[in-house]
Amino acid sequence: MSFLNKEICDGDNPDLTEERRTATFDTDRMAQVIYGSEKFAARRRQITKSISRIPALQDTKPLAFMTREEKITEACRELDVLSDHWEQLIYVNDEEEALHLHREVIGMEGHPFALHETMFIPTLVSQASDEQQEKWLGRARKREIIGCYAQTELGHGSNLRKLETTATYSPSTQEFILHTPTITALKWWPGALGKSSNYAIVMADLVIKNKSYGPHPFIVQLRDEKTHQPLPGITVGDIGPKMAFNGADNGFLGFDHFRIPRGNLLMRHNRVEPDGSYLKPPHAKIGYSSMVKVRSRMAMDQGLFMAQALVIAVRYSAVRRQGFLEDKSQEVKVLDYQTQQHRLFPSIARVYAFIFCGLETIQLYEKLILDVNKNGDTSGMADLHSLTSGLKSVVTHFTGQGIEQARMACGGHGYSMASYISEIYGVAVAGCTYEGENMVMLLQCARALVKAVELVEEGHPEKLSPMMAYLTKPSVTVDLTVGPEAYVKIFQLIAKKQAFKATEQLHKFMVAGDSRDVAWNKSAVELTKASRLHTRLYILKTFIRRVESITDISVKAALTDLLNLHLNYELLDVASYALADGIMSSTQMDFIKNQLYSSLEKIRPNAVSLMDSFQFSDLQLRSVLGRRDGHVYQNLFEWAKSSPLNQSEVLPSVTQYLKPMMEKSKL
Ligand SMILES: CCCCC/C=C\C/C=C\C/C=C\C/C=C\C/C=C\C=C\C(=O)SCCNC(=O)CCNC(=O)[C@H](O)C(C)(C)COP(=O)(O)OP(=O)(O)OC[C@H]1O[C@@H](n2cnc3c(N)ncnc32)[C@H](O)[C@@H]1OP(=O)(O)O
Ligand SMILES: Cc1cc2nc3c(=O)[nH]c(=O)nc-3n(C[C@H](O)[C@H](O)[C@H](O)COP(=O)(O)OP(=O)(O)OC[C@H]3O[C@@H](n4cnc5c(N)ncnc54)[C@H](O)[C@@H]3O)c2cc1C
Repeated sequence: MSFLNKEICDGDNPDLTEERRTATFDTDRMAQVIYGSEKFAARRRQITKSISRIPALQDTKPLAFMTREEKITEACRELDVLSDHWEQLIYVNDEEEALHLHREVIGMEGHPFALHETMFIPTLVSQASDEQQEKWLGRARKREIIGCYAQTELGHGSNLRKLETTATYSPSTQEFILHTPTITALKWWPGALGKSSNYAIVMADLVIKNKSYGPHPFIVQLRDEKTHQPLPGITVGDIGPKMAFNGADNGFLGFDHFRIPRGNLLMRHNRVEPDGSYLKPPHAKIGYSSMVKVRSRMAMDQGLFMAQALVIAVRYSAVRRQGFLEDKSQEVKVLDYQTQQHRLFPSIARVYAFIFCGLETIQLYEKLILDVNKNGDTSGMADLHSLTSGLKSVVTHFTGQGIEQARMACGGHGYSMASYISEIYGVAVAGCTYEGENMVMLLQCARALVKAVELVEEGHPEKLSPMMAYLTKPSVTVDLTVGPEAYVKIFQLIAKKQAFKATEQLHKFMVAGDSRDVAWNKSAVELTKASRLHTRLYILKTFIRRVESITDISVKAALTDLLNLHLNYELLDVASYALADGIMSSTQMDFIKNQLYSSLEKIRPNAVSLMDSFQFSDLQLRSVLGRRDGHVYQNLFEWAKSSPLNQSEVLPSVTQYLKPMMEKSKL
């Protein structure tokens, strides 16, 4: 059966058209699985079509040739055009549609509303009282004001309990006095803080009558709403260029005894009364919920970053010809090499795995916020925190690796900014740091794991959450030919062994006299290994669950091939644990390898369509190599010609220096 869409393929590179003809499934149907519903997948296509009809939103100068100022200005111009068409393009207040619109039109290099949408509004939703929402949420949603999330400081990021910015309550004036006592207390890094935002959620240490209550969120006006000048008592600016994200004005911020009304402490869960008495929240870490929200989105967002790099690399690999196999009359598509497939296909599988996980964790967060806001039920917080802490660390790490492999798979052209892969890499790997440095977050996940192991050791397995239940599974011999469940069993044994070993090591140091903190640090590497295995097991199980639930037979078959590749690749990747503990034999290892190689062959005919199914427009991809039409060489030449260096034949550097130098040499 052919699923070739004639309309789209006419005029495309015939090599790509051939790939699309061999697909065994319908890419629209696959898109429904990727984006979670038929409705959203269709809306995405509709939005893309509407964008393509607005001339002011089409390509201008390539981003690679722009300065930072030009990138920021261009993003703002696009935002302005979008705001004129907002209601005709998307359903107002639909977060997913808004994200898609921004991703496609503005891209990934940052823009003034990125933190407004992803952290400022969500913090108001989860932390502001009804009365406070009445005052600010509507204005924020209408974009009358622009907000960001200012938490990290020059000297403090990971350790929130040591934030230095203070918010000292003054009962006589019923105000909080925000202050930056030292240079290390300057807020540093918040996206869109430097030049764009006029409001911020500021995390500061709440101090009442000389007692510190730890970090709390405050809404703070930073700039005059008419002039956009910083208010007196506020120092604010841009922190300078970064590895990527240079369309964003990450900023610094200092307060000089800056006063805000009592009502600016976000008070949905805690309160400071006029006399200064403090009502504590139902859960000590409820003020951290915006970070949990972003972490819960990261499996999806990172999956989409890696997907963009792989669309580019896979399409290019189907067009690029180098060397020969049997037929010596025509060079072979590089995608036919087993090494190229081994470089790219496991990452395709991870993209799907991460996205399926992301769909689940986004829903888990939504449910948690409903439970907390409607019923004051915070019982799901600990589990979601440990899950998303592990997940953000694992997905960002593998996404970075996958994107870098995609770049190398494009040979020299991958290194050119025409591929756009270097930019995707720079943006994606920021995720290893933001929302919690990966090691720090793996150690948060490990806290939950150690607690669970201790429960088992203390004879209380019934108290384990479902995610930890595998820690009670007995060792068994597993026949891998049975299917995915057998792989899960082996993975469970590996993850369980490592969790127990790491906990045992921790306890051993404590028994020898170390404090828990010191023993923890001496066991930290082993603990992070346990967290990674635990998280990868979760990802694997989500992938299996999702594939099992699919009803479209051809889509399910294609994803089953991908799932098999994932199972074999993951198990092979952690085989050293299994071999060391005698969980797997070398014969089983050979079986896994053979399964892996045969999965590569099965996936080969569907590779391009598996990536086409993400339905990224050329506008969103911003890649000369990855365009849907596959006319790589013509487009590369056009792109190079548009380089500012090629706008004149003789550059000033030549007339000013090289020519005189050469002339001098002739004398
Ligand atoms: C933005 C997403 C992407 C969208 C992209 C879409 C399109 C792309 C287009 C454009 C994008 C453009 C721009 C976006 C770009 C950039 C990134 C955006 C935003 C980035 C924002 C930030 O980075 S904000 C700052 C984030 N900072 C951190 O994450 C700091 C990390 N540190 C911490 O979270 C904490 O300090 C800690 C968790 C490590 C420790 O906290 P502490 O209070 O010290 O607690 P303890 O360690 O003592 O633990 C005590 C117990 O509390 C439990 N716990 C901790 N946290 C939580 C929690 N949140 N919920 C529940 N429970 C928690 C902990 O487990 C302990 O429990 P036990 O005692 O039982 O063990
Ligand atoms: C692109 C980007 C956007 C950002 N946007 C925002 C934003 O909008 N708002 C905002 O508030 N912040 C933002 N940040 C800041 C970001 O959240 C912090 O950089 C991040 O939380 C890490 O903190 P840090 O920089 O203090 O790292 P550090 O904690 O100093 O980490 C340095 C090293 O120390 C290690 N380390 C630290 N603590 C421990 C520990 N307990 N155990 C073991 N090892 C440890 C880390 O693993 C790491 O290797 C952004 C950062 C980036 C890069």
